[in-house]
Amino acid sequence: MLVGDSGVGKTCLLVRFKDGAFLAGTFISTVGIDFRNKVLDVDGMKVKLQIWDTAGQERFRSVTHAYYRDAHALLLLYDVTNKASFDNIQAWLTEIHEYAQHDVVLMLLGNKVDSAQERVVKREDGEKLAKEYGLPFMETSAKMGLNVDLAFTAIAKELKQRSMKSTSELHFQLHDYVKREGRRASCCRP
Ligand SMILES: Nc1nc2c(ncn2[C@@H]2O[C@H](COP(=O)(O)OP(=O)(O)OP(=O)(O)O)[C@@H](O)[C@H]2O)c(=O)[nH]1
Repeated sequence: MLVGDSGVGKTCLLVRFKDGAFLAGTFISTVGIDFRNKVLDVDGMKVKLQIWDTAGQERFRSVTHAYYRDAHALLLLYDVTNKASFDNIQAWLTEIHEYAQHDVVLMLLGNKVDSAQERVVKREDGEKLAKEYGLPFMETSAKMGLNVDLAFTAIAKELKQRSMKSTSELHFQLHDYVKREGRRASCCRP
C-alpha cells in the first residue's frame, strides 16, 4: 500500500512501476483508493503484488484507515521538494502504528529527486529520519524511473522470504539489500 501526503507522487510511482510511464501534466488527486496488480519474478519465483494506491487528502483518511490492517507492506512517501510532506512523516508513522499490523514491512521513500532545483529536503535528512525509526530508505523519481523497480522488488523479496523464513532474519536483509542496491543509483543526486 502506498501512503503519504497528497501530491507526493504515489500514483505516479505506481504507474511508473506498472506501465513504465510517467503521468505528466495535470495532477489528478486519487479519490478514496485504487489498486493495480503486477507479477514480478523474484529469484525464479513469481510473486503477485496487489498494490493499493491511497488518497493522500485528509478527507479520505477514514477510507484508508480501513485498508491498513490487511496490508503486508507499506511504502511511505514524501516529496523532496515539499518540506511539509517530510514533516508529516511522523504523523503518518503514528497512524501506521495505530492501524497497521505490527510486523508490516515498511519503507520510507523520498520522491521527485529529479527536481534538483526545487529540492528542500536533503538526502541526509531522509536518511536520518529513516535511521531514527529503523526504516529502509531510498530516494526515488517516478518521473525518471529512479529506484522505482528497486523499491517494489525489495518489498517483493522481503514478502517472499517472510512467507518462508523467520521475520527477524529478513528485516536485516531488507535493509541490507536497499542500502547496497540504492547506492548504485546516483543519476539524480544534486
Ligand atoms: N518532478 C516530478 N514530479 C512528480 C514525480 N512524481 C509525481 N510527480 C508529480 O506530482 C504530482 C502529484 O503526483 P501524484 O502521483 O498524483 O500524487 P499522489 O501522491 O498520488 O497524490 P494524491 O492522489 O492526492 O494522494 C503530479 O503533478 C505529478 O506529475 C516525480 O518523481 N518527479
